[in-house]
Amino acid sequence: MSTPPKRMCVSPSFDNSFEKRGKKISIEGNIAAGKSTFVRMLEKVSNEWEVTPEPIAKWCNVQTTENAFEELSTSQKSGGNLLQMLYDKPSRWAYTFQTYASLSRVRSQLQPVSPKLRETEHPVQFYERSVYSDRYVFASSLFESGDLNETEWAIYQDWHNWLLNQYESQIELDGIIYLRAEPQARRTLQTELQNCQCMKRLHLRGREEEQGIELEYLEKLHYKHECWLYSRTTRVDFEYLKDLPVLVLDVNDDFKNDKIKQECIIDKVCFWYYTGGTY
Ligand SMILES: Nc1ncnc2c1ncn2[C@@H]1O[C@H](COP(=O)(O)OP(=O)(O)OP(=O)(O)O)[C@@H](O)[C@H]1O
Ligand SMILES: Nc1nc(=O)c2ncn([C@H]3C[C@H](O)[C@@H](CO)O3)c2[nH]1
Repeated sequence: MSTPPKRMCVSPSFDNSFEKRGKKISIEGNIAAGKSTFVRMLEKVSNEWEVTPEPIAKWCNVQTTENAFEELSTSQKSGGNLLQMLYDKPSRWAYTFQTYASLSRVRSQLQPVSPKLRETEHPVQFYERSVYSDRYVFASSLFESGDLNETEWAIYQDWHNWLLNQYESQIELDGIIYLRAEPQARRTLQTELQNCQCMKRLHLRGREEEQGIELEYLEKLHYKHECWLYSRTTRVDFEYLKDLPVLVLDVNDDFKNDKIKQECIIDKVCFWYYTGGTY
């Protein structure tokens, strides 16, 4: 396993509170790009690194009970499966889904870090996606496809601005890792299919709610990610996001069962992180 270099980008501080020492990094990428697979690798690198998964179980089983933080198993029950409702009828459910997705992401980002992480010297909390992909990738794409109308988009943005401004200091990120993958398997000059990309991985994983997703949707989401995190041409409403360090990792190659490729990716993350996100 890669050994992180000794040089630290964490600035020395007399205030040793977690809030001063802790870093927050979001992992972004298209559907089935490999975020969950990647974060499982990250967790093994250091006991100072922990991952908060995407709250998808909550979207698949919306509860009205009192304990909002209780971890739920993924349920296929109709009625409470908002992800299924979104994919079945986006024009009806896009607004509801986007507000609930943002709310659940803010909630999970406000959860206190684990006692184990709190004790470490240079703790890093990684998040699977963020309130920003919610808006600049998904909601924006649903607006452009007409599934959010002008009024819904305006209300969503107003609400999103307000919500994030309330919790800005607690949820602000220190960096983003963008897992960049082609939506569809490309062909090489020899017309052989290259390794798995999003569409193929999506079917490989076989999440029931996603089986109707079309390539066009993945292409739109890919374009949104590219504008936001690669060319950085998306107009963002939060000043600090404009200069936020972004590490772009090409994850088209199959690294799932390849230890050398995994180490190479982790080395890039360590180098980027320990040199202060300037890579
Ligand atoms: N680099 C890779 N090479 C080959 N297969 C991969 C790779 N990364 C992920 N996979 C496979 O692709 C499928 C989707 O991966 P994963 O669940 O990690 O995607 P995800 O980005 O977390 O998806 P989502 O956006 O839905 O949360 C899984 O079956 C996983 O095993
Ligand atoms: N519309 C929409 N908005 C979001 O903010 C969002 N975040 C994730 N997802 C979808 C993608 C995967 O199917 C599944 C798991 O990532 O959930 C989203 N869909």
